[in-house]
Amino acid sequence: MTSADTQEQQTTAPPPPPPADIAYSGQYSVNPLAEVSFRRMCAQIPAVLGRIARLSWRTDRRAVQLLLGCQVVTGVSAAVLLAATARAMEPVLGDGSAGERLRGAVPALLVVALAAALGRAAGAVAAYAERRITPRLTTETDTALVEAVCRVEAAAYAEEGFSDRHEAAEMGVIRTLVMVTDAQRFLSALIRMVTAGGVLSVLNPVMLPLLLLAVLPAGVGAVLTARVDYEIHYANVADRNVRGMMRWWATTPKYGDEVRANSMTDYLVYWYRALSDRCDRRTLAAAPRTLRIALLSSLAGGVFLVATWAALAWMAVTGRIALAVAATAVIAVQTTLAALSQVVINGAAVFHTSLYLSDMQAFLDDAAARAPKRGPRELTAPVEEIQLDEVVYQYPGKDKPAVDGVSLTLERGQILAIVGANGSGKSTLTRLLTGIYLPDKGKVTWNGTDLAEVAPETVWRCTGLVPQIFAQWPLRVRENVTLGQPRTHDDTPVWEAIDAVGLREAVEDLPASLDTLLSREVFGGSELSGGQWQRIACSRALYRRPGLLILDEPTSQMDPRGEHQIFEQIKDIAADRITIVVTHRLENTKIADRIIVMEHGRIAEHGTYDELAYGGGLFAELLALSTDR
Ligand SMILES: Nc1ncnc2c1ncn2[C@@H]1O[C@H](COP(=O)(O)OP(=O)(O)OP(=O)(O)O)[C@@H](O)[C@H]1O
Repeated sequence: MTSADTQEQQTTAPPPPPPADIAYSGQYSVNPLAEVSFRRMCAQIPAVLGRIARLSWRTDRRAVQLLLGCQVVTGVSAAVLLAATARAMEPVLGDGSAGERLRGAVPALLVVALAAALGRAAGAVAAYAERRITPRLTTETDTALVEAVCRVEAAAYAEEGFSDRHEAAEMGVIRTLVMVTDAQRFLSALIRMVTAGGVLSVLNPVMLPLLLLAVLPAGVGAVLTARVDYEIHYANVADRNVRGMMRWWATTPKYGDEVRANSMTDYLVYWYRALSDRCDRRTLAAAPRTLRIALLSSLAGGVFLVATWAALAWMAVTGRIALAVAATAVIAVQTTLAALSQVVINGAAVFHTSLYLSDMQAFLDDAAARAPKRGPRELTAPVEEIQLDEVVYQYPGKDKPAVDGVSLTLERGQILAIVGANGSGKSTLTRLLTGIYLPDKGKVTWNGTDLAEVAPETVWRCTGLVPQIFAQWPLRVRENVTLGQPRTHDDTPVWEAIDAVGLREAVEDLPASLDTLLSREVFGGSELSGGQWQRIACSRALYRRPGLLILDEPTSQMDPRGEHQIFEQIKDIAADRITIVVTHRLENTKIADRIIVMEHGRIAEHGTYDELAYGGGLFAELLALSTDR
């Protein structure tokens, strides 16, 4: 094929298929707003204000007191301002020379100026108080969300819609940035509206209902628009969730090589854009609805507003109200109208926020309900014996158990190797052994105690795990080793753990040795190679000196010298603990006292290396394949 052919093929090739439609089904796929009436939506606002007040109160009581004080001052000054304006109008529009009329109005005008200044000052102080509350409130809610996710039973991650609801809850955190401002503006507008409306009612009782009618359609429109916005947000949750994850994988420098050398960029960008377009399409499809809402509400509001001004003009012209009263009424109408509009806009914003806060709260409640509740017993070291008795575990949504009736006894000092094909249940078995998952059937006991009755932290204090895929924490070398078990300020045990995995030279070569930040992305940070990172993960597990040490493919990225050193180390420290090695490199199972071979979630074979290697079974077959090159 010539290069021209290739080029032609490239230009005529059909575009790649768009990303699959991502949606989840089941109880969480229904928009909670779909069944809520308009009245119930409005009725939520006081409850939301109450919730915002409680959250703020917990964050900074003094700032909340200051904020409420400012609201009272705002209201009082608005009322005084209008009343004094009315009083100033009488001499201004009365008889006498211009000088006399002005002199007569001066005391009332001074009160007007003072009230206006006080109102402005209260507004400024309220903004200051709000700025004191918001950052800490956002941090509180954000941290609460992170903590809730870290503390749930790990099994919850595999459940339907968990991650999407987590994504929806993140929006609640984002909304806390504007929530106090919205609530504060809503309250202050409400107070201004009540006081100005009160003054207006005193001047003439017909004006207020007319004004209310003028603004009400805008309120209905704003709430309906918020509802449409939320519907779109809800429909886009799953797409946004995946897009967010893809964005991270595509742009993080850690996977930059893979993206480039596999020419993934075009498709990733296409894919990212396709997902964004799909979100946009949903948003655009709703635009005519929001336009209709805006036009109808403006039309209805406009009709009533014209009626209000016409009524005022008619009453003044026909002498039904005095000219001075009419002049004050104009100001009162303007003030009430402005306040009412603010009430509507900020009320809708509070309502809008409430939708996302409800998602966040629902997720936090759900996460709290999924926090481990396993019983109050505590485990005490050392771990002498771990037993699995006919253990079964099935992931949600799967039709077959990942671990299916496994019985096993492990004793202190033993090394167990677990081998088997991909997906045969090895990692799931280690999750059951460590109590990360509780079995659906059967039981796992440590020193004779059922893990279902034990507080999990006391179990995890005795475990050390090097998982297949481990995190590369953007922390200093020292914390990367001690993470999970910061002991003392003495670096000796840290260096011992680093020596144990043969990493001393590499750490000493780093710009700040143990103090070097391990993150290439951060200014001043350094990066390790894949194998060096894996040594760090091993050193972390060794540093913990755990009663149960689990190594899941611990040396897959290491050079032979590193691998040899790690396995020598495992043998050296094996007497004090139970050690489990999960591996596909069957040669490494020679260090084990016992090997189990997993197949379809069951133990297909078990024995020593020699028994299995020459036993003519599955292990022998896999071993032969691993040397057949
Ligand atoms: N978080 C999960 N949610 C749903 N199913 C899962 C999850 N983790 C594993 N599984 C399924 O459980 C089965 C066993 O997986 P497991 O990870 O235990 O296998 P493994 O033997 O460790 O495989 P490998 O050698 O590839 O690491 C597989 O069918 C897998 O698809």
